[in-house]
Amino acid sequence: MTDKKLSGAGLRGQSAGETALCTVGKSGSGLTYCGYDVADLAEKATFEEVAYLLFNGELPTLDQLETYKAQLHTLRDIPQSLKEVLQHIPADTHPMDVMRTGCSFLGNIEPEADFSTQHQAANRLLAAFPAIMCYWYRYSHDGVEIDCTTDEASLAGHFLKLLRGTAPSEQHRRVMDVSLILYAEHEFNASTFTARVCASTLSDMFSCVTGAIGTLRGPLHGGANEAAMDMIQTFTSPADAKIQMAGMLERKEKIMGFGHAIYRTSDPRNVIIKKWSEKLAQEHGDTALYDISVACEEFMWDNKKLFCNADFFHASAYHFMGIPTKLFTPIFVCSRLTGWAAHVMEQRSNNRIIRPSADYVGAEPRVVTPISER
Ligand SMILES: CC(=O)SCCNC(=O)CCNC(=O)[C@H](O)C(C)(C)COP(=O)(O)OP(=O)(O)OC[C@H]1O[C@@H](n2cnc3c(N)ncnc32)[C@H](O)[C@@H]1OP(=O)(O)O
Ligand SMILES: O=C([O-])CC(=O)C(=O)O
Repeated sequence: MTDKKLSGAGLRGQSAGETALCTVGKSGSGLTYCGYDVADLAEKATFEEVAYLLFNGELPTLDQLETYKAQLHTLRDIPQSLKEVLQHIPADTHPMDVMRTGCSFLGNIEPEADFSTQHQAANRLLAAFPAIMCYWYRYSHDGVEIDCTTDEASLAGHFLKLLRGTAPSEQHRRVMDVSLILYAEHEFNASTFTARVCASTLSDMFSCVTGAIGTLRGPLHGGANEAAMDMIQTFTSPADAKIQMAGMLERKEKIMGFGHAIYRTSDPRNVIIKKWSEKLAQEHGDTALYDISVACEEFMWDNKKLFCNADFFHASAYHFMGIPTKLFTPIFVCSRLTGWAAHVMEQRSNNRIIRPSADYVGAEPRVVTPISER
């Protein structure tokens, strides 16, 4: 891996503010939410507990969790006017653009009245995002107008049932829940920083989240899980994967799902989703794609000392669950909404407009030549 200066481009290595929500790579490779290790949360908690933690600073008691889940349950359906907007979005639209529009339109019809209702706005988006994604997907791809309510207890199960129309298996519910936990929060990543910059102007929650969705869309950020899937599907075997990847590195192409701006040796989310991907491959009865993914991981470490980030094994895990590739990054949105909204609330609690300076490298002062003389 090329040595890069940590300062300079991309604000790398510079602190851009304080947060009590998350640490990334603090002990070399760790990830914590409000002091809890993400591996601990992924093993012992549910996504709703993590959402509650990020929005309130503490894990809920059983009573608090039941009340919170019941509240989210009432917020899952989407208004008819939003359904009509979604019906107008063509099937070949990128689903991240659908999420962006869905979020923005919800902000038109249910605006955040003032900051005292910020929890309500965040919970509304959290509960409604699966319906926005699945209503559009099923309508535009299958011509079906789905019922946006389900009897699924968790948002993970709710999403899978909306997508498929049938109840998911316990294993699929659990993997989706773990995935939502892993993607929930990640300090000052690009999309969260976008949300905070927007919040710092005292803008509304829906604008902050809409901007964050646009930032997550790019392949260097959340879009990498889809790009990784597209790549591994072109490999015919582990040996072929290594040959193709050598060619990509030779051509100086970026390999999606590898590397990280902060972690240096590993992404702690990878080992967790990789384990689930392996289990799903066995359940699926076809481990070829998993074996190819492992070969990619070995090749990149051996040749570039680059490791899988959270996105790489999410690709095969989601694929084994039958999730269409184009919905991978929108699922990330359903999860990261919790981190974005928590950061918006944190920014508002101690706000100063975010406005850094730039080092000017342009032309020296000069006078305007009249257009007739240029
Ligand atoms: C959930 C998430 O958002 S995780 C990130 C998802 N994104 C991806 O997987 C996209 C692929 N990865 C990348 O593009 C990068 O690793 C990023 C964007 C994640 C981080 O970028 P940076 O902080 O600039 O990476 P870093 O400073 O470690 O890069 C060092 C060198 O390794 C190279 N490198 C880093 N990642 C990769 C990669 N995936 N494939 C090939 N080369 C890479 C860089 O090109 C750089 O070399 P250069 O000086 O010749 O440009
Ligand atoms: O932190 C980053 O730069 C990207 C990332 O892994 C995330 O947002 O989950």
